[in-house]
Amino acid sequence: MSLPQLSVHAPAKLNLFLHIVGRRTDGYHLLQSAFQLIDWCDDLQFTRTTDGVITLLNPQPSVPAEQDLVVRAARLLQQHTGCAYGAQIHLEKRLPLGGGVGGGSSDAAATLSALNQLWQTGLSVPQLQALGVQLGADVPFFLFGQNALVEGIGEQMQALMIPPRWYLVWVPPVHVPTATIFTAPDLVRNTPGITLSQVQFAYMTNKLIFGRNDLQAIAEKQFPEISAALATLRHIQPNGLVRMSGSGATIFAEFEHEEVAQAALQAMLRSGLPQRGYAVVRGR
Ligand SMILES: C[C@@](CO)(OP(=O)(O)O)[C@H](O)COP(=O)(O)OP(=O)(O)OC[C@H]1O[C@@H](n2ccc(N)nc2=O)[C@H](O)[C@@H]1O
Ligand SMILES: Nc1ncnc2c1ncn2[C@@H]1O[C@H](COP(=O)(O)OP(=O)(O)O)[C@@H](O)[C@H]1O
Repeated sequence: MSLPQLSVHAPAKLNLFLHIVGRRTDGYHLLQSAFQLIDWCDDLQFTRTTDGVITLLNPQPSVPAEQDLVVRAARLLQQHTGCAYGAQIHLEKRLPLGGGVGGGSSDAAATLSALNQLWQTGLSVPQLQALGVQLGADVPFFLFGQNALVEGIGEQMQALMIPPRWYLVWVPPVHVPTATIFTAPDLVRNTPGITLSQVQFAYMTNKLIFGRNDLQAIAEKQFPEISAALATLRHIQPNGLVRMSGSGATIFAEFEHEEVAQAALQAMLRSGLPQRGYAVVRGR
């Protein structure tokens, strides 16, 4: 008899805007951000085993298996529930590592959700989210699984309707250390709070350009490669939203039509700017 298996997609996200509205006493920053899921995914396949061992069949060259968020998520669920099953996991990695599109957090969320089914551990989504936030601030959002206005440090979310768009996603060839951006002395930390209905109204009236990314000015100053890519993308797409996602380095532009987004990608490629990944994808 074949072993029970489950295959899942782990989508990326873009932060359409990201405001820092305060700071907690432990130094973590309070955010308000529109999280848009996009059709750019890692793929994971899980096979249930009876030996209790968690195996990542194809570790990534730059992440030792023991440190991979997929393995850490599986161990966390196993320890929390006392489950005796194990799993063999295959990860088809497409999303740029540490790129601000949440790939690692999405992999962790997909693992918690898939193994909760395969192992029949019966945790609710809020219970999985409480486990997931120990692995990364964006894990609760990926378990929520819908576009959302996310608040706090990532643990509070409300569904947000975002009109369908195509996105050109471009990853400049730099790795931005999230902590360095958040600790910059000149980071803006007092953007006024907004309400869900203000954001919802802007998006329903097609103003995707709403807000800004407060981390972007710091990232542009520290990494001229991000600044150069944004300038080129703004030149190619002068109308509509062009912005950095999360703490970078990924930047994106929004389009109503796929053909226009594809033409913009060709123009970016012709510009000769270096990159470590790109995609033209639909918002979910
Ligand atoms: C800001 C976001 C938006 O999606 O950026 P991206 O990671 O996607 O780029 C995320 O919430 C990031 O979450 P995550 O990537 O899990 O951050 P962590 O590793 O927990 O944080 C790295 C460091 O950044 C700082 N940090 C992070 C998140 C936050 N809300 N306030 C902070 O001050 C802290 O100094 C922390 O030690
Ligand atoms: N499965 C995984 N995918 C991506 N990154 C992982 C994974 N497991 C561990 N990591 C580590 O987590 C870091 C942040 O991951 P990622 O979610 O891709 O970044 P970001 O939050 O900036 O989008 C990576 O730089 C890597 O060292």
